[in-house]
Amino acid sequence: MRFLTSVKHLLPGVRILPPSTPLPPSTISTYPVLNPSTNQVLCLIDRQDDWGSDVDVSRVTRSAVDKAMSVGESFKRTTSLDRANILSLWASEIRSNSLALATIMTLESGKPLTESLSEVEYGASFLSYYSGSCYRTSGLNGGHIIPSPFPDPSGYSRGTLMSYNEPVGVCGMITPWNFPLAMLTRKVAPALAAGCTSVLKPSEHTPLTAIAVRELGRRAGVEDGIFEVLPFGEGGSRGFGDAICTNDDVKKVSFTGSTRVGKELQSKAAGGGVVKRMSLELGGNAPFVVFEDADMDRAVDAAVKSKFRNAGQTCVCSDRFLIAKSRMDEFVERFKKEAEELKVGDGMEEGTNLGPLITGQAAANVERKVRECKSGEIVTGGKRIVGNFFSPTIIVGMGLEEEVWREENFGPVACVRSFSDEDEALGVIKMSRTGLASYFLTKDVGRIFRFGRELPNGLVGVNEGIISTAHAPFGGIGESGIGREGSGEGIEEYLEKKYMMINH
Ligand SMILES: NC(=O)c1ccc[n+]([C@@H]2O[C@H](COP(=O)([O-])OP(=O)(O)OC[C@H]3O[C@@H](n4cnc5c(N)ncnc54)[C@H](O)[C@@H]3O)[C@@H](O)[C@H]2O)c1
Ligand SMILES: O=CCCC(=O)O
Repeated sequence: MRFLTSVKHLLPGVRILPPSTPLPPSTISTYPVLNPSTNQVLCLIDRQDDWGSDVDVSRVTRSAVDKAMSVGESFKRTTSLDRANILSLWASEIRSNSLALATIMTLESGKPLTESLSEVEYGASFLSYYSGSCYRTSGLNGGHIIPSPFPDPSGYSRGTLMSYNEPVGVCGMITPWNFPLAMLTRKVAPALAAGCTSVLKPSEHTPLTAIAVRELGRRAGVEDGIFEVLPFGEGGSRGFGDAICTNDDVKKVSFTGSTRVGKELQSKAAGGGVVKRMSLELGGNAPFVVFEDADMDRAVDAAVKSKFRNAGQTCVCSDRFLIAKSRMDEFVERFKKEAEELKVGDGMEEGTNLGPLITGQAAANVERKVRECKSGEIVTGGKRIVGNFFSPTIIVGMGLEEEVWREENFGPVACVRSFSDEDEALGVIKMSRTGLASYFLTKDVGRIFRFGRELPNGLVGVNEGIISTAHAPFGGIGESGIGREGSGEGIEEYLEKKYMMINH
């Protein structure tokens, strides 16, 4: 197991080279990142073997937590201005290296370069947003004076009641490969704004993006111990989870990934050291409902965006399409036409809409679910094209018992059924235990409020297929997790409230 463990010379306007390049094992080699159109070297990466299977995960993690702990003592005393400056400089570093970072992401994960570029901006937006939070009362040292209910013979209420915020302490974080930059900044930006130090393990599939972001953070003043990235391989994931969940110095665990692993961490943390705060951003299986009065241009556009973004490998991707009976044929015909126009291919090539799925196993899993779906009709796609590339697929009229309908498919597969009325649609949606994103299209204002409020989801898009932003709370209900990221809610996850009663 080998890793590319450091990104050097990340130059402004620069970018990275295909991971398929053969490199001699057991060496530290320099790995150039090239601009594909000019062949200009954009940055250099060192490839080392020391994050391999023989790494003592528990020792390395312990030592990173120790460092975060000791640095945390002084870091929590920094001013709001200091932390705001770091975050805002870090955002600028990321924005000025957008092409380099986007290229790393595309080469690591396969997503089209245009999507990687959007993710760079999305990721930077969390740093910018939380640099502003440093100054708000919700930030570290912010708080409230509470009107006192205690009577006093003087006629004034007795005492001053105050609540103020303190950082929770050292945080252990784990992020996935599908948004290797934005999922990282969505955690570390509020943590840093709150005065917490953090130790993060990125996905084994996308360590370079995390390392590059860390490197840019250094330039912005994120000193050693404030935020560390430990790029363990697959064999190190469980060990890292154990190490953070059972270490008394880690006061908060923040995880983004599958529901299975999220629950595993929750139970480990419960049985391990001190009681820990937990944020779990887990899987979805988003419903997408088109009512009879929907604007069909909008519906098709939103369906394509919310289904095929990142080749369907997004926790908020629509999976379960419910279409009003009277609009079913029209929707399927137009959605199919759009899906067939999407170009599947190399993410570095211009015009590519969908890259490969992350691994052969992921592609085989999607292929199996489609093959095992015995009811319904595949109206387009349904095949693994080559390697990990899967064709945009639409299946119509499958039974509710099919796995491809019931479970998040994390691939470019849209499952479409019709429905008769709101109650039926809601009943079908509520059959799932997940509750992350949901979408519906209608022009009826009453229905927007009625149906929107009834949906068992943390995120609701009305007449829109892409709704994520640093400014709004992101998170799920039920099997989709606990806690919120982004917005003013996001920083609360990293703050303890202290109440002080001062008797005059
Ligand atoms: N709600 C959200 O914000 C959000 C965002 C992105 C992805 N996701 C979900 O993540 C899933 C896909 O991502 P994935 O395949 O990388 O998920 P995953 O759970 O397999 O992996 C996520 C992270 O956990 C690590 N990991 C794996 N096994 C572990 C273990 N036993 N202990 C500790 N860490 C472990 C991985 O190395 C990776 O860093 C989907 O279900 C998707 O919906 C959710
Ligand atoms: O995959 C989940 C995150 C996607 C998003 O933030 O929009």
